[in-house]
Amino acid sequence: MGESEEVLLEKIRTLEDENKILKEENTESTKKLRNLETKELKQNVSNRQLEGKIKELKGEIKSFKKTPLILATITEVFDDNRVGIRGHVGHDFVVTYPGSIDKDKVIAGARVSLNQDSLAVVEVLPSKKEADIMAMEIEEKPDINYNDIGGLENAIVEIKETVELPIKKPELFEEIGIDPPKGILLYGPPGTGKTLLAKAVANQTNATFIKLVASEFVNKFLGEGARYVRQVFELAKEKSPAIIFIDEIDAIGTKRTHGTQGADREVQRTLMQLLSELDGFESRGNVGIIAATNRPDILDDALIRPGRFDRTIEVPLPNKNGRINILKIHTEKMKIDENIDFESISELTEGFSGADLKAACTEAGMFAIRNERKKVISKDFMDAIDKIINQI
Ligand SMILES: Nc1ncnc2c1ncn2[C@@H]1O[C@H](COP(=O)(O)OP(=O)(O)OP(=O)(O)O)[C@@H](O)[C@H]1O
Repeated sequence: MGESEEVLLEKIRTLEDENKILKEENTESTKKLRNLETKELKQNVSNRQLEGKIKELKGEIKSFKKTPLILATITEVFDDNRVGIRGHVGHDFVVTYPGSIDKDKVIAGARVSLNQDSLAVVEVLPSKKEADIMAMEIEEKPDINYNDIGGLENAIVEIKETVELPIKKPELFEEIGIDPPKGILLYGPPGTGKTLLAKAVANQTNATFIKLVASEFVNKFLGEGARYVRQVFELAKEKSPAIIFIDEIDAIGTKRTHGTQGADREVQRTLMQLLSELDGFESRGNVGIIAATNRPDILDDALIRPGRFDRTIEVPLPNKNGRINILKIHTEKMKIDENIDFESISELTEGFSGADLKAACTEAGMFAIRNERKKVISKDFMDAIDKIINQI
């Protein structure tokens, strides 16, 4: 090989090396570029997310800044999407409402919100009565019979005489010339069957069962408890025969303390309304009133005076036989081993209420399922009782 050839080859090698370095640099740059692109992409996404969030927050701020809407009641409905309304200030106006509002809801008496500037209707609000009624439980002829109640033989006899009979045969009382008791007070520990008894009476008299929990409506309708009581009595008359069941009556009927104020005064007003409804009530009519409490000792005397809740019926914890009956009622539809001895289960469950016994039956069933058995055995009941005792 000549010298010039040698030089040329050397040059080629150098160029090849340089080319290699450039290629590596190129790859490195492309990598860097891609990284930058990805970063930018990510930045764009997060920018867009931030923009969305800003928009959302701006919307919220706008809604906070919105002038409050005016509350009014529709007094008349006219053509062309117009209604007469009355606001709380007392003036009557004719205003318009948008076509998007369901015309069926635009009726006299409906409550609406209005735009402050144009006074146009913004929306039809749910009616107060509807909202109130949602706070009570109404059941047409409940599906509970006396057979579903265990261990309350005395209470059943008494409630049949005092609530069922006056609704079914008012003439008996008329003939003899006596007024049946107006209101019945069931008292006893929680979960002993007070609600069940009231439901069974409603079933026997084909009545509508209306349940209200006094403590709930005191909290929910602060300032309106009295109006609510009046409405419930009206509703009961409308739906009669009916049974009004007032649970936890102690929430509005505790002994009066002197110098009551604020919330207490409101509770007082609710109680006074209830007393006046009771006083104006026809005891031979077809509405029965049953109240329940776990604390008869703290009740106001005004409530248990003759002509009001003047008949008290004790609903005690079940005794041994009562517990056996209740266990049989709640296991009736369960698949249980024929060797199960209710007598010994009853002995082990002294102090249990009907509700506790029902819970024990359900728990026993759960133990059987957990152990992949098709039948509930004695051990399941023992485990269930242990569990309930630990919870009580
Ligand atoms: N004597 C009973 N016989 C059969 N089941 C009962 C009995 N007592 C309670 N139970 C069961 O417990 C559940 C709750 O009972 P219920 O609501 O009648 O008790 P309550 O005395 O009204 O309680 P509270 O004082 O807490 O309102 C019932 O639905 C029923 O399954």
